[in-house]
Amino acid sequence: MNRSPSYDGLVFTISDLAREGSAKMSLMARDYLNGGSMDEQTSGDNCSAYARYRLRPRVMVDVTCIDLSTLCLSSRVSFPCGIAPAAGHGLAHPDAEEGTGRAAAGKEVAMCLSTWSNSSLEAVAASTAGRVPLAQQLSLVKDEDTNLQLIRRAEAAGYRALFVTVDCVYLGKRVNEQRNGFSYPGHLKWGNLPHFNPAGSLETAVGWMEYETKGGWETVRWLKGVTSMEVWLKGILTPEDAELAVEAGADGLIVSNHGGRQLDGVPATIDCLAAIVDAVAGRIPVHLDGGIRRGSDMFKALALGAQHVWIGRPAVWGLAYKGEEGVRLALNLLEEEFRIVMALMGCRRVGEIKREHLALMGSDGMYRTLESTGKAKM
Ligand SMILES: Cc1cc2nc3c(=O)[nH]c(=O)nc-3n(C[C@H](O)[C@H](O)[C@H](O)COP(=O)(O)O)c2cc1C
Ligand SMILES: CCCCC(=O)C(=O)O
Repeated sequence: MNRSPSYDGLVFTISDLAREGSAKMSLMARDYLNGGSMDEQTSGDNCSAYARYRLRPRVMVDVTCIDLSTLCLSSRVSFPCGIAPAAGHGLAHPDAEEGTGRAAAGKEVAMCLSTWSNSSLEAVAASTAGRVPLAQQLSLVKDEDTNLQLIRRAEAAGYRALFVTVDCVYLGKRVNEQRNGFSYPGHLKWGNLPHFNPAGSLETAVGWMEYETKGGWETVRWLKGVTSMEVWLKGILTPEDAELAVEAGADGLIVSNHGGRQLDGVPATIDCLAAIVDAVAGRIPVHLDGGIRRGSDMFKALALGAQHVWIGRPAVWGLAYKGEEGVRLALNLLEEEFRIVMALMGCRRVGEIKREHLALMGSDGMYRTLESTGKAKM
């Protein structure tokens, strides 16, 4: 049975939400939140790549009861899509990350908070009232005390995991930001870093982040030693790095290219996923973010072996559109579409989604099952 969300007459898809949410933002905020780096090849491909994978439905399955729920960070969530860390939700709406947190709690989905959020991690934890698993994204900065303080605060506030971002030692070249002379408006604070002043270019912030990879893979071992939270790495794109991450003791990986905002020219995340899942071989969970705009995109990522996906921009568009209600709308749309896809694919539980449910378009324009293209073994 379909359970329709309460549409508001204007927004029926995430693409509608992108249009309506973007229309509510200033040019500078819109270009920052929506944009990718350089020629935006990767940010575009993140979305369009899903169309290269097609669905192979199985029929005559009793789908009267469908359970979309799954585990994320050892907690049950209503469906396998959480809110990725994105800096500066305050650019989209005055409620900032607290509005997003309330929506995540209402929908019972996981949320990861950016180091560069405008609301503090404590305020976001309060906004979710302990109802959903929370992760704290960590951009390691040069000053070790700052890193440790953030880690201690996240532990005290009940965060389950650190998502350590490993693809942002330099800021990608974002041409829009350069053209617009992007800077954070003076009234916004960095809620997690009260000693730093956000006003100014992002490069100023990234100047503090040199530490990020200074310790190499030892950084993972160090983090494991200083915190009881799980340590995940966000921004893995190759099986080689996935193997090193497992060896270093990471508790989970997020296949991510930072929404195409860092190194332009890397593949879409969906195209990197299968090889990483195969390399990790079930030793730790693998999640994905990047370009998820439909329930079918979620299904394809799960079919290729991700256990859970995360959305960055769709949540921000929702927030810009109608605050907490808009984020809930984004989540409702994806949940509704995912449920329909599950039913029409003949899947009753998330665990029933398999690689055999997909076919991939070859260079000759023909679709083949993944085994026959060798893609599954990449
Ligand atoms: C405006 C914006 C700010 C972001 N800020 C961060 C950040 O502070 N830390 C981080 O690890 N990733 C950041 N990301 C990347 C997201 O966590 C995520 O990887 C990406 O948005 C996923 O792609 P999607 O927007 O297509 O869903 C940001 C993304 C956006 C759009
Ligand atoms: C210093 C802030 C970096 C935020 C970020 O990760 C992004 O804009 O993609």
